[in-house]
Amino acid sequence: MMTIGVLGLQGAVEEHLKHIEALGFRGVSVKKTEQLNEISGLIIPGGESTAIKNLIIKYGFLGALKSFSQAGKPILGTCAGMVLLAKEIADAEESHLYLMDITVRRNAFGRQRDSFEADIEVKGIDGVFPSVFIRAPYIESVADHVEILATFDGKIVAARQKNLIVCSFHPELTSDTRFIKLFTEMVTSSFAVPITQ
Ligand SMILES: NC(=O)CC[C@H](N)C(=O)O
Repeated sequence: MMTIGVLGLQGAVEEHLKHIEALGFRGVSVKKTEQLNEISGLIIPGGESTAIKNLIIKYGFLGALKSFSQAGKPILGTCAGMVLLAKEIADAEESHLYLMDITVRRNAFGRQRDSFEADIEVKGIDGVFPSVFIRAPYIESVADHVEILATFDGKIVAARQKNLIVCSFHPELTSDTRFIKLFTEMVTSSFAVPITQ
């Protein structure tokens, strides 16, 4: 059975583990860099991106996560996890992991819409997908080689680039496992087809 990790430094870790296990994988909370060697894919969960970034540095994950991605291992970034993966953050001087060719804007849906649910269409998922947005970022722009998977209110809210997939919403907070399944399919196929970056 393949193992998928959830970066367990801060944020919505347990809910992701439940979905991973429901999809037939072993799930582990990753708290030490050595654990990255034991997993076939990683989820960086929602939470507070600045807090997660500080813990990434404190526990030596910065280089380790970059190497993990450069080896072609799949990473799903949800909400704060998407902010962490982006190469550019609007109105911020520096980004965090600097891995994905997207520009994100934090807390971007406005005060009166701090948190809300919406049924959205996602490429690769039949019908609509129930999405929970919590102080959500959106993607302001993407490079040409980034595939847009979903928009809401004219804003990009999910995208994929090679081994990286991100979303503004929290797919772990509903019982619908289909978005996380898009990621687990990347994990299983990355073993069939070696990814070169
Ligand atoms: N639900 C979330 O993950 C919120 C993300 C948060 N607004 C951030 O930018 O870190």
